[in-house]
Amino acid sequence: MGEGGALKGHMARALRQVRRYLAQVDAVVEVADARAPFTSRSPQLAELVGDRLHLLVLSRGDLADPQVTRAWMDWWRGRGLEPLVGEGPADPRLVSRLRRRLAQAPAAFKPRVIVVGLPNVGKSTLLNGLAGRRRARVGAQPGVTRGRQWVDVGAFWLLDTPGVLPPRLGGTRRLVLGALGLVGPEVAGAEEVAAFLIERLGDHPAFQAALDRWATAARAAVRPADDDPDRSAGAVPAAGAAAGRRGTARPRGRPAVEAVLEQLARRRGLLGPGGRPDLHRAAAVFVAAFRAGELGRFSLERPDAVAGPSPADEPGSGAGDPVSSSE
Ligand SMILES: Nc1nc2c(ncn2[C@@H]2O[C@H](COP(=O)(O)OP(=O)(O)OP(=O)(O)O)[C@@H](O)[C@H]2O)c(=O)[nH]1
Repeated sequence: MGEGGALKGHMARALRQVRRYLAQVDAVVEVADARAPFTSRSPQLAELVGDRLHLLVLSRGDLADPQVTRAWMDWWRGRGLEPLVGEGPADPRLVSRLRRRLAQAPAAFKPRVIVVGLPNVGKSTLLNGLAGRRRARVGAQPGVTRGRQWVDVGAFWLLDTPGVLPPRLGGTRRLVLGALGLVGPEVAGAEEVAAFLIERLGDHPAFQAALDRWATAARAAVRPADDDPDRSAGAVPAAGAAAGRRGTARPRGRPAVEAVLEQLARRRGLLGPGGRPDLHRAAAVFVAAFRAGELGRFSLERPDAVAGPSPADEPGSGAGDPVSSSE
C-alpha cells in the first residue's frame, strides 16, 4: 500500500473510532482552526452528530485576523449559532464559557462530552483546559466500554481521548490545511504551501509589510557575500505580483513566488552550495513562521468567499450548515 493508501486506511480507522465514541456521548465539541474555520472542519461530522448538542470552538483565534474572525462569527450568528473562539491555547474565558454550555447539554444524567477535530487542530489543548487538574484523576466510568477513560468535570463527564477526524483534501483544501499544519509535508510540501500562502495573501495590504519585516528580522545575522550582487537584498518582491487567481497556484505565478522565496532565502542567509539561495529551506522556514504567527495575524478564508450560499457549497459537506447544532 502506498503512503496515500496508508493515510486513507489510518483515517478510515480514526473515523470508525469516532463513530464508536459518538455512540456514547450527549455532546460534541468540534475544534476548527480560526484561520480557516471552514476548511479545517470535518465534512463527515455533521451527519454523525445527529441530535446531540454540537458546539464549535475555533482554536488559534490569537493567530487569525480579528476582523475576519468577526465576519465568521456574524456569519454563524446570522444562522442562529454561536461558536466560541479563543485568544490562545486553552484560553480560560473560552474554557469557562464552554463549560457552562456543556453543563446544559440534554442528558439523562450528567452529560457525556467528546472533543473532536482534525489532527493537530488543538483538541488535546482544549481537552486539558476543560478537564483542568481533574484530568490527572481519571477513572473508568462504570457501564462504559472498556478502556475508555472519563474525567469527572463536575457538571459533565469528559472523554479523556479526543476523536480524530479525517480531513477532506480535494482542490486547494490540501494546501490550506498544509499551511495550518493540519496535514503533514507528505500531503502538502513546504514549497507548494509557501507558494499557496504567497499567492493567497499577496493582495493583503498588511502582508507585504509583514513579510518584509519578518525577512529583515534576521538580516543582521546574514553575512554579505561579495561575489553575489543580489545579496545586498532590497525589499522582498511584492508578493501581490505572485498572486494569481485566489486559491490557485497557477504556473504563471510561479516565477514571482520563486522570486519572493529567493529574496527570503538571501535575507535569512539560507544559502546552499555556491551561495545559491536554498528555496526549499526558505519555504519551510516561511511556512513555519506563518503557522506560528510570526508574520502577524492572517486568515486564509472568509465566509463570503467559501461558505456560500454559493456553488462552493458541497452537498453533504455541512457547508451551508457549519454547526449542525441542536442548541
Ligand atoms: N497559538 C495557539 N496555539 C494553539 C492553540 N490551541 C492549540 N495550540 C497549539 O497547537 C499545537 C497542537 O495542539 P494539540 O492540542 O496537541 O492538537 P491536537 O488536535 O490534540 O493534535 P493531535 O493529537 O496531533 O491530533 C500545540 O502546539 C498547541 O500549543 C491556540 O488557541 N493558539
